[in-house]
Amino acid sequence: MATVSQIEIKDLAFAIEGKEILHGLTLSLAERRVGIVGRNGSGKSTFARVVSGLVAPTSGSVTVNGHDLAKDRRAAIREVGILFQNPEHQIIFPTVGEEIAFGLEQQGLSKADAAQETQAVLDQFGLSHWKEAHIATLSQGQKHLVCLMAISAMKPKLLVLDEPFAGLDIPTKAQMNRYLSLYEGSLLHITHDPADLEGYDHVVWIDQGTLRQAGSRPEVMNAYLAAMHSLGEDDDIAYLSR
Ligand SMILES: Nc1ncnc2c1ncn2[C@@H]1O[C@H](COP(=O)(O)OP(=O)(O)OP(=O)(O)O)[C@@H](O)[C@H]1O
Repeated sequence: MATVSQIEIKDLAFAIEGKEILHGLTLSLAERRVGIVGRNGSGKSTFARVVSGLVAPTSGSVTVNGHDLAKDRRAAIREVGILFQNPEHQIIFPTVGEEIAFGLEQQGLSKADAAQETQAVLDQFGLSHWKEAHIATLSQGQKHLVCLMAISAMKPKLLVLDEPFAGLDIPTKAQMNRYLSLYEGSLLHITHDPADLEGYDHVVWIDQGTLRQAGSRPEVMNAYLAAMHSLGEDDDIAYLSR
């Protein structure tokens, strides 16, 4: 059954070593498909990490389905899964089967049940022959796919995707897209490609660590793309960090 996650963010700020990366962010999200856009270095990945509870806000609050995930790790494992931009940040185990089974065992499944679920997700992707494959021998795009299988096997209510299609070839991207479009939980999807957000309900635009605009996809994407094209005409795109 389809579920919609409720994300409540109040006056969120996040700093590292005194450098403020996110600030003054207040946002309430209750849509099944939410896109996150913004320039390089605007704070999107940091936002994803804070929403997922991997890091705690410096001030303000973030809850997902009523849970403060940075404080409640049990709830975090149940509620949210995050697919990192770089699969190397995610993978722990040598083989594909072990990597997928690990998350399921973390959720409390017995070894036998985790093995069964692992097989089911490999079958669903038509990749049962990957079970014993050594992850180190896979390409970057294939590693990305392993991470998606491992995370989605855990069936989190909210799946946070940080540029999940980076480096994927066209058929693999299409396969991943088909799978994600059927995902029953909510998706929070960071991307630089507007085409990835076809069919999405809502878009959040993050600019220099703060909320620039949030609303329906056409409204926000039109404003965002107009601003990006106008910046693209400028030769001084250095920007970097503030
Ligand atoms: N661990 C860290 N230490 C210091 N600065 C950091 C750290 N992580 C992120 N930053 C800084 O925070 C800002 C936002 O980074 P973040 O990765 O969240 O941006 P992004 O919008 O995801 O960028 P991109 O689109 O390029 O992936 C950048 O200026 C970055 O240099």
